[in-house]
Amino acid sequence: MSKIVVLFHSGYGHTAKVAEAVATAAGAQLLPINAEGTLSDADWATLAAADAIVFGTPTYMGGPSWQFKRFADASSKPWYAQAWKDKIAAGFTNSATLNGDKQGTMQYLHTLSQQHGMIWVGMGMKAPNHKAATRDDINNLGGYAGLITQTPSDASADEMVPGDLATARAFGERVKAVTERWTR
Ligand SMILES: Cc1cc2nc3c(=O)[nH]c(=O)nc-3n(C[C@H](O)[C@H](O)[C@H](O)COP(=O)(O)O)c2cc1C
Repeated sequence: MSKIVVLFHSGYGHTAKVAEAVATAAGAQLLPINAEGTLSDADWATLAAADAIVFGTPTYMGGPSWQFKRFADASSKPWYAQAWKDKIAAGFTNSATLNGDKQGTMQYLHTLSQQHGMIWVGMGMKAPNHKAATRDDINNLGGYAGLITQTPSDASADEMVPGDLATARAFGERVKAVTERWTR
């Protein structure tokens, strides 16, 4: 069976909800980056053993959180040996506004994966673009490079948009299917 890890940081719990939805659908292990932006040796070993790593972070000031970036900088150690080369990679980010410059974060996650020589998996699903579209449609925010979700700044983590969580599950299923094809 493929081993998929959802590696994420969440400052206030919203991105964690998305991570849980992706991981549940993908049959993945959840691996949170802590508030100091560090991982244990056992966590690094989990990443080393993974067939696929899904990167998740909130968008803060148009990019990943500093805790995620601290993890990314620390990943220069496996980068040095190209230890993650040919693992599957994918990414997701959550922010407060519909756009919120999430694309900057997504581009960063993609670049990180390419520095590691990983195989990037995008959404692989169309987005509704007609007048009847609602926020509860699958991929309503129209991410193609990766999963983007949104929660208003005054919404709790338990008030995530149901359509975004459904989109996260569909994305998790896709990562799982692609990883199984890649590893069989
Ligand atoms: C320091 C900081 C910077 C933020 N920058 C952005 C931003 O650039 N764009 C945006 O739409 N929301 C921004 N937000 C809102 C967060 O993305 C949003 O509250 C998100 O749900 C937080 O996810 P979390 O609960 O997983 O930490 C920012 C929030 C903080 C705390």
